[in-house]
Amino acid sequence: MATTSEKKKLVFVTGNKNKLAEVQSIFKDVIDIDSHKVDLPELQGTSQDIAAQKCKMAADIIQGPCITEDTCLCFNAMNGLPGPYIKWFHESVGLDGLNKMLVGFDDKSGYALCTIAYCEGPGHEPVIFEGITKGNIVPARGPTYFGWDPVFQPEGFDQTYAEMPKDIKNTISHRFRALEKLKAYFLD
Ligand SMILES: O=c1[nH]c(=O)c2ncn([C@@H]3O[C@H](COP(=O)(O)OP(=O)(O)OP(=O)(O)O)[C@@H](O)[C@H]3O)c2[nH]1
Ligand SMILES: [Mg+2]
Repeated sequence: MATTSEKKKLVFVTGNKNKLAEVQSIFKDVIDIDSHKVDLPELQGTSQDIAAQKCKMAADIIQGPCITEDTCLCFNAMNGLPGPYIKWFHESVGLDGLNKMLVGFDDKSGYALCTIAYCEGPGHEPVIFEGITKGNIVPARGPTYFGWDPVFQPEGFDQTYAEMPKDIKNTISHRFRALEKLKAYFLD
């Protein structure tokens, strides 16, 4: 394992302090994460298009290499929506509203998708790393400080993301799975 002095450094451009805390915690022994707080504009499109565009803009703003990430919550009954628009759906209808969106469907399954983009700097094409965790949309349980964590119950668990200890979420989450791929890209 790398010693502290050999640790690689990465700048994570995000406006979300909860994402930053999870990324720092998952990478704590391997990669030093510096943060740069910018609320980046997000285009419409596929999760990969959105992630790539976000990262290009971030690299232009900080004039250097960086990572960004975009998170989707996808309902299978709705062919993947709200997907990248989950932030606006959550802000508009709340956790209860997210459940009510599925009232007319028997299928409550879905998945959390994390798309991390790494850009070497201005003018470079970002590289994309995806992580998926499957689960079900359930009535809210647990603390409400991070997004839709209380309504997402990962497959194989009887707790929602919000109810489970952080160190469990951080070994099964969509974010953890995408970061594993990013780590392999940098360290292997
Ligand atoms: O319960 C959750 N568990 C998670 O693990 C998680 N990760 C992100 N989110 C929320 O989903 C939306 C994504 O939108 P998003 O990717 O554009 O993020 P953001 O705008 O907050 O930050 P950023 O784009 O500056 O990085 C935002 O509402 C985030 O709060 C999560 N909610
Ligand atoms: Mg955002």
